[in-house]
Amino acid sequence: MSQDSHKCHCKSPTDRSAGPDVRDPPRSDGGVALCGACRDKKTCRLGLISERLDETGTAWFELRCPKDHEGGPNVAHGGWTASVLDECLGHVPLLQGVLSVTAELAVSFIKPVPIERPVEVRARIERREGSRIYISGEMVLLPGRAVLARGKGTWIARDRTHFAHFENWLAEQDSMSGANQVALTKARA
Ligand SMILES: CCCCCCCCCCCC(=O)SCCNC(=O)CCNC(=O)[C@H](O)C(C)(C)COP(=O)(O)OP(=O)(O)OC[C@H]1O[C@@H](n2cnc3c(N)ncnc32)[C@H](O)[C@@H]1OP(=O)(O)O
Repeated sequence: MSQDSHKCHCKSPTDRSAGPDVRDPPRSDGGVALCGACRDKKTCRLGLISERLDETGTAWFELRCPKDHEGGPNVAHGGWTASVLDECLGHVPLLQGVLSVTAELAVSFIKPVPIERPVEVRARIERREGSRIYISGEMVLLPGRAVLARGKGTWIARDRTHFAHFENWLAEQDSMSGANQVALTKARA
């Protein structure tokens, strides 16, 4: 089967490495494209509820920080905020049918994010250069829209062989460490 004809709603790690189908990703009931670990649960563990792309190219996300991402009392762990911005900003190309991976991400934490309160992320592509996609976005508290955090970064457009190439690279690393281990054992003998 060619990679293009392969519909990837797969369960095994080997099948997953064939690459996600950006035209038909697994989605939550609210329509959020789900990453590897959320697929089987059919819900976004970060708390994304819905996503949409408007006619101007801006992507809008509704979410709440789940209780199990609490850091300080009643507020989100900073890692949650960074993860959400990574996820939402990376969904902007995805909503336009482009698979990309994060190369760089900068996060400004403006205010603590209260847990289990409605927040919104809005994000857009600022510009593209070659395979580089520059994306920015911000997270606001609803309903007043006070800014809680901002993110900006660089994503690299990839084709769906990205993950298969990585599996090959990892196997090379493993075989090199195996060879090093054998050499070390011989040297000690
Ligand atoms: C269905 C879906 C469901 C929905 C769910 C979808 C799930 C999949 C998506 C998950 C998204 C993530 O979690 S991402 C996870 C976190 N990120 C990663 O794992 C990425 C790890 N890093 C990498 O794989 C690599 O370093 C890359 C791909 C970023 C770059 O690889 P590379 O080997 O350097 O590629 P190369 O061809 O040399 O360079 C390509 C272009 O990238 C630029 N470039 C390379 N590194 C950087 C950098 N740090 N900052 C800026 N730009 C960079 C180069 O200048 C070049 O620009 P130019 O010459 O083209 O202009």
